Amino acid sequence: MTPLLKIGTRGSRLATTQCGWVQRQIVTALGHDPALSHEVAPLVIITTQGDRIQDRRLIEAGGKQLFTKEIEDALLSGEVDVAVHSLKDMPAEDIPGLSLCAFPVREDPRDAFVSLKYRSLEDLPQGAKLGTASLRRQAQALAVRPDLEVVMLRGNVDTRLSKLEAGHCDAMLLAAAGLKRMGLEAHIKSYIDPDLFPCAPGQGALAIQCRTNDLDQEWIKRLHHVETHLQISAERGALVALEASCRTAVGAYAKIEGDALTLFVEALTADGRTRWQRRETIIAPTLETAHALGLGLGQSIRDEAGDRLIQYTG
Ligand SMILES: NCc1[nH]cc(CCC(=O)O)c1CC(=O)O
Repeated sequence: MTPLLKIGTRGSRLATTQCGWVQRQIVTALGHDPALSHEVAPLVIITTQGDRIQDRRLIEAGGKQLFTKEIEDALLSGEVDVAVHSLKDMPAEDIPGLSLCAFPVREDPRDAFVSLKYRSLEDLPQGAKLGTASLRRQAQALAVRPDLEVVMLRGNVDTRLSKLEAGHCDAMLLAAAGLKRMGLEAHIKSYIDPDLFPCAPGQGALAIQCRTNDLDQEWIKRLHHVETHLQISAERGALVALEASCRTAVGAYAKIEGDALTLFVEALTADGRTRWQRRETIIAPTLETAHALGLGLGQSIRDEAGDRLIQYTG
């Protein structure tokens, strides 16, 4: 059969795993047998510039768009009809002609502590090597363990795990969501508490992107999760205000308890010595009030921290 729609994704195992899950949901919502997914809604692998570049300084200079540009171009040209992204990797700005149309239910937003020998950050010996390429994880870890040596650990999840096994570092921090989706949960020794160390804005959430003209489709409504949307609206409000890029250590974590949404935002210097934190609860949040909360808390940190927020590590 002719495909009903084509789904664009990056080629890493994490990206294709996440996308496969969305693909089955879409195919089911379209009234087809998920066993026929590859015919009804095939995946199209798109290599982005960010997948080719290994140098962190070039990635920092290029920003997050490096991981999304080619996929967005494929959507705009009609080569694909739907794209699946990790929300955390999406720039804060909108792309004209495209919309983030659905946010499926969020996976675990926490960071996971992964190590062969040790159980937690506290358990690591003096001067141990912590592998990460994330400025936020580096800063948050150094805030409690300034003695740690942070080593650059790039690459996809499988590559990082093999680097750990090869002894490049004693431990690393990874998104629990990625490990869980890939069936690698057994590697997790403990979790970082997001009420103490907020995750990256949007971590664990997927974003489904389509052309703005195609927004009115039934499957989109079925995949969408309202509570996730509220959380990420708040977290991404903080992202917008703090212009978080790969050069800025920013965490934002929203949780919903009953009719209350609590947002915790922090920005840190790269060495973790200075942390600016804000926490606020709103009742009966809407997408607008949640987003405004994030913007407000982010702006308040920005007013206080000023130039100290942007850390050039290159
Ligand atoms: N930047 C890489 C990336 N993008 C999304 C995830 C994990 C899944 C998610 O956060 O939704 C990861 C890996 C990681 O941070 O460990």
